[in-house]
Amino acid sequence: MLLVIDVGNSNTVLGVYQDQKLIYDWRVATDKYRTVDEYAMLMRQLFQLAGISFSDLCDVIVSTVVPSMQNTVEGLCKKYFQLVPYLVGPGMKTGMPIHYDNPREVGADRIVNAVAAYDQSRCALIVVDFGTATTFDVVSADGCYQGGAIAPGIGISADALFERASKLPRVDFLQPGQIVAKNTVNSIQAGIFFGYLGLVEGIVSRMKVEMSQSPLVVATGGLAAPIAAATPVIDRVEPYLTLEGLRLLYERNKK
Ligand SMILES: Nc1ncnc2c1ncn2[C@@H]1O[C@H](COP(=O)(O)OP(=O)(O)O)[C@@H](O)[C@H]1O
Ligand SMILES: CC(C)(COP(=O)(O)O)[C@@H](O)C(=O)NCCC(=O)O
Ligand SMILES: [K+]
Repeated sequence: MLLVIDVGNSNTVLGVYQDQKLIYDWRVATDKYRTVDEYAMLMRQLFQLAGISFSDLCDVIVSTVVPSMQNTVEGLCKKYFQLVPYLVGPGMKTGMPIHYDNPREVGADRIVNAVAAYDQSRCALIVVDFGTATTFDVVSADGCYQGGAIAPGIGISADALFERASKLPRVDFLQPGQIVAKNTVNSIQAGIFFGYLGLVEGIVSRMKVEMSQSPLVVATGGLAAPIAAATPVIDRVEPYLTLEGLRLLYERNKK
């Protein structure tokens, strides 16, 4: 079995693949202060619930956008799985030329998403990932990573409003019945939901103008589904895009 790990700024998503098939997936908080042993305990419990054990793993592949978590994950793999993980980053064959001023600067998760989406569709793409940040990544029809945009994520945007305005409560990310809202909670929901929808539609349509080919727009991440349901600009939602990309990169790099 292959373990794939995507360390995001808020959450770490783990998946176990048997051959091409994702058989288990979990989401745990990314906590820089948790030790290797603490993560091992957590993993052991998740594995136990799934009825598998550490010795079932043959390899691990990891992408992280939190540099200090790299040591923790490597330590976990060495001490508890007796494995050296494959790391997405400089030196890994992606099969995708990176057209970014400094290719080392692009977030590993953005590359992984781009590789997965291109493998699935083989056409020009915009990939939108709703995480701590919302990332927009452009891939050309011939499979080159062209760059993109980074916007503050939905969760942190809403948190900023709640933290800085004394009378405003934290609200769920939901589409209110009307945009001319009649109470505080609905007013915030209207501002965040429709404001974010406008951000997504605005960036995607401007990217389309700048691209020479008409792209397929693929979305992933926690809040991709409610956004996609409310706008025609997202063609497809792929909840496991990053895990799929990690599996593909493992296949392309395994020794
Ligand atoms: N139901 C929800 N309502 C509001 N925000 C949410 C909801 N679900 C997820 N989020 C937000 O999505 C972000 C986390 O997404 P995640 O995919 O875990 O990010 P990352 O990959 O950066 O770790 C957080 O900012 C969180 O607040
Ligand atoms: C843009 C990101 C913060 C997104 O991270 P996430 O929301 O998945 O936690 C991450 O991909 C990152 O740190 N990128 C480095 C900068 C860049 O991609 O240019
Ligand atoms: K992510």
